Amino acid sequence: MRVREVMTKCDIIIRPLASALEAWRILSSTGLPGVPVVNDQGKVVGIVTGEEIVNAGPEMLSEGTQVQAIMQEDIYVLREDSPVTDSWTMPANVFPVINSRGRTTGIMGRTEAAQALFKMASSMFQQIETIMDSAHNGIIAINEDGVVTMFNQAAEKITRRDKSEALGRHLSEVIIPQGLLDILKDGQYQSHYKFSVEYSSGTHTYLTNRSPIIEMGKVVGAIGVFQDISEIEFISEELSSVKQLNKELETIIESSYDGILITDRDGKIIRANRANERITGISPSALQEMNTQDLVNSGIYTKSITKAIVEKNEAVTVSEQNTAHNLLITGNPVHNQQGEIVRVVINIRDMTDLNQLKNQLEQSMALSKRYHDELAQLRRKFIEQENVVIKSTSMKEVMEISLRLAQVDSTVLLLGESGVGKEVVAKTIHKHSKRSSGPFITVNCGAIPENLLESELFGYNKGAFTGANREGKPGMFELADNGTLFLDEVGDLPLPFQVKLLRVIQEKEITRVGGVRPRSVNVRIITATNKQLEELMQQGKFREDLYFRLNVVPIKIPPLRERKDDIIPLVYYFKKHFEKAYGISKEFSPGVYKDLLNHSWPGNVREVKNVVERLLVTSPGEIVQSVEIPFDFTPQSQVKPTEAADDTREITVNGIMPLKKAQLELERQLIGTALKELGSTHKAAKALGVDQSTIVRKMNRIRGAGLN
Ligand SMILES: Nc1ncnc2c1ncn2[C@@H]1O[C@H](COP(=O)(O)OP(=O)(O)OP(=O)(O)O)[C@@H](O)[C@H]1O
Repeated sequence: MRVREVMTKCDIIIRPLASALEAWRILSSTGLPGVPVVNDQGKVVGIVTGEEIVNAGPEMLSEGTQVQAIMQEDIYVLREDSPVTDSWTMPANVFPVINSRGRTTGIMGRTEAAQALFKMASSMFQQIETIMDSAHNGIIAINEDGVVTMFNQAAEKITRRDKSEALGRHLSEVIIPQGLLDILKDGQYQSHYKFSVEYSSGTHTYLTNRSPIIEMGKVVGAIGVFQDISEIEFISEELSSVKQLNKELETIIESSYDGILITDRDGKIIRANRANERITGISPSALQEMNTQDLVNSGIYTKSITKAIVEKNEAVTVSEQNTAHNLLITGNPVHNQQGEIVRVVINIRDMTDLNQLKNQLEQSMALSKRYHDELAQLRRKFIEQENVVIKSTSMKEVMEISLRLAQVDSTVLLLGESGVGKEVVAKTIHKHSKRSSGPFITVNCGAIPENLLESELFGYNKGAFTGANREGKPGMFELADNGTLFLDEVGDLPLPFQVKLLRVIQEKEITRVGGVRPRSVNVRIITATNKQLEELMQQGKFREDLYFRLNVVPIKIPPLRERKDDIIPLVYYFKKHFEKAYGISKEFSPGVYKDLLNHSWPGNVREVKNVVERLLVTSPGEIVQSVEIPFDFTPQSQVKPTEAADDTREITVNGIMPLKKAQLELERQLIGTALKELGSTHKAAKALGVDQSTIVRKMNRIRGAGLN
């Protein structure tokens, strides 16, 4: 603000020689604060104000006192264009004002100056407040007592407090962060300080600059300018995750074994990964200077896939065969929000390597299958050398799984009709297991009387019961230690013993009868049954817990009628076996083989074995004819193997005949029945209470009498 805007304009002056009374008159008539005293040369030489008039007193005025006698000579003259503030430091109350030419143009009193300055300050304050309110940043100022003196609109918005509530209150009542109060204490400027405030609506992050207000070297307040950067923080996090994503995408594209090209809708290549170089021989940087049409022109591809995609506005797949590569090219359009194609992403898969790999894989698989088959064949041959015939597919499968199970100690349950070869399989598992050097103990559970089961299986101590061996005896479990215990006919075990068996299997220790000390045993258990254990369980004859403990890995051995491929090899095998055993050699006629093959073999392999033995030992000639197949053996006869011999069968005589013939007939029937039911001449002999040679002799006699 310039003096000219504040001064009272007037051209009234007074000469030094004029009377003081004149000066008084001017002052009182104009109300001016003073009259400049100007000499004849137009220079301001003094000033007369009300104060000089009063000091002069009425006498001086009446006595014709001149102005120069009372005027203030130490004056401060202001120029019109000087700032009003210039007057502030000058020790005078009234100032004559001159223009640029030195002519007096007015007068300015200190009061006017003060009023003008106040007005100026007010307007400036107003302006500052407007500026502060229009600032995006929050501004809070406090005085030295921590009382809020300034609080702009942005601060209102950020802190959610009204200016009227904030002004005049202590800062601690207005906002949560109190950092501004620290500035009062240490007087240090704090720049770019970041802090977060938890609101119920979420966390907000602020950035602030805090500075002390210093007057005369003393901290008289502090001002904080702060900004809510939560959004910026969020955006910057977003930005960094976008950057990260971009980097990941870049890595994915670069690490792809397939060539990837990204073009614009005109086919201009925008991005190409390294894999393209392997396929096209052109570096990614060179590709980025090209158009897909250039690749067609240079003969790398036969057509521009970008063009095809843009035309069809959908994904396109083509296969290309260039000189060295068999390629599968898939392109996908990328649309903008208006649905226009803006990019095309092309994936180029080199099928050459894949096809090669596929061929190699097929070859390896074929090779591996061959090795697998050879291995299985070798294994089977190995087992066959151990006098086990395996010809049918189902039996091969049984042996395969048995050999695999031999490698582990799992409990195995062998299921199958009587005579199918359950014990043979159990022995095979044992022989091929790591326990093969240990014992293989077979226990026919059905053949041991109930009262002896415990002592037979767990052993007994001396004096355990009447009739017990004096030294005591180890049971089958102890005997099978470090080996395999084969529990045949496990379904025949009485219920009370099943509990004891389960405990022993679980705890792996036995206590002898009459003993107190448990002994640990390391035994692999293989069980077998020709009964339906599930049915026995339902009837309450077999414990469920024992069933599940034994049935860890069940193996079903099919009956011979379901694996007819095994019949003839078994016949050969047993023929050879008995020829060697009896020192004989005979031929079977083709009819015999035919009959043997067509028989349903209810007694399974055991029956084959017995029939072959009978044929060899009972046929008189060198060649066994079909008619010579002994006794009641006829193809397809369905004799149940479990039918036991009945001692109570009565002998009935229906007429009179020669005693010898009747005796022969009786022997024919008895031996025939015994052979049919028991299977071998040895067993028949035992059942009939004679030697096996007697049976063979009698069979020859019966045949000789034409009674067979
Ligand atoms: N695959 C085979 N090769 C050679 N001999 C076999 C074969 N299968 C079974 N045998 C013979 O048949 C007879 C009966 O076999 P095994 O005792 O193993 O049958 P099983 O099913 O245990 O009979 P059971 O139910 O009566 O106990 C045995 O003499 C055995 O050597």
